Amino acid sequence: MQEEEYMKLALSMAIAAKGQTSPNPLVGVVIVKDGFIVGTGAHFKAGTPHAEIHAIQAAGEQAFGADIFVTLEPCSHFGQTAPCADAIIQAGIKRVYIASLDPNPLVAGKGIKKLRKAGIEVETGLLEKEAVELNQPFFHFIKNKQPFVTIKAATSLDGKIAAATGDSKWITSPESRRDVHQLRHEHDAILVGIHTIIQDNPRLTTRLPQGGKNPIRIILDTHLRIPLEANVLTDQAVKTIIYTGKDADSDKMRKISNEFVEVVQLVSNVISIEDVLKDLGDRNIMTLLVEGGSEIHASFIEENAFQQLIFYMAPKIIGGKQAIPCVGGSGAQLVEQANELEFIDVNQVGSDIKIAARPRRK
Ligand SMILES: Nc1c(/N=C/[C@H](O)[C@H](O)[C@H](O)COP(=O)(O)O)[nH]c(=O)[nH]c1=O
Repeated sequence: MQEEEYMKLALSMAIAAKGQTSPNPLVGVVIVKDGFIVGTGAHFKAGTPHAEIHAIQAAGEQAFGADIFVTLEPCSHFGQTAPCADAIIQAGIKRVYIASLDPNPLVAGKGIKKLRKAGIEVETGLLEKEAVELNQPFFHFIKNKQPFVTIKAATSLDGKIAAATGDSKWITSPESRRDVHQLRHEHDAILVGIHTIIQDNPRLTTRLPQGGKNPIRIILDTHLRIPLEANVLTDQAVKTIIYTGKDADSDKMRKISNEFVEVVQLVSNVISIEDVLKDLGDRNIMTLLVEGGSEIHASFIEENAFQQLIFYMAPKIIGGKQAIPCVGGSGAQLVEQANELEFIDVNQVGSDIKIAARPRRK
């Protein structure tokens, strides 16, 4: 195997833990001695050992004089675990390949300096683009202290998310809906508007055959119209946070609040997406899946408050002037004012196509 193959293996292990490590990054490690892989590791959960520690433990004596391939610069500060740079030095590693540097300005380059000072050879930039892409959410969160937002929509070919009657079950295929549950597992929180709660009474939980993590449920409900019997209030499957406006009924707030349900009353009567994202960032929520509906999509898009957009498009035409469009609101008055994106990925899921896009980079 060449150096790139070893780093690809490390990247594949990093991505396997997607959704588990928040608010830490995804990291994968491979240790190679005389052409043999003698240790591998990934970071699996915040507060547990880093990827380097797992790999060094697996390598044991073989780590001495070996090469290590790390997808992110080894940490050099005492966090919840001892610094990985020190562990690499103590293990007697000879050479370190690093794919991407730590984005935290306080830390960037410190690990590399420590390693070089100890006489260890350090090469950076191997598959850097892939490694940076993989940790986009983490880098965004470190920089902005707000969650990396992915808007998800399931639409017909003519861009509807429901018929004029409000009916929407189901537009996309079972395979797409399962893919959405994988997305939910990979996100710290999922957000819908009160209209979706009233219309669909969703559970918003992750229901994959193999299990998975339930994202925290975020409901935007300016006038606290949420029905008392709503699933997100009664199933106690995972925490639900409701953001409501300053005029919301305080008796109802008290009535629905409990260990599973928290109501956050904002100072304004129009819920500001910015305020919600700041509060979610303060709660260390690193990734947010916005699952609609149409007006919520419009709010996030109009405020450019999203980093990625995933549309599942079914080969169906719903039609109808009154049918619900994927993005509501008042929309662009001129095409030239449309929100410019760039496609990241397009692939088939079941009978649908899954389109990933992001705001066009300047
Ligand atoms: N109508 C469709 C969707 N509809 C998505 C709506 O948000 C719907 O209320 C929730 O997905 C329901 O959540 P839960 O299953 O109760 O956890 N989403 C999809 O991916 N395809 C569709 O066809």
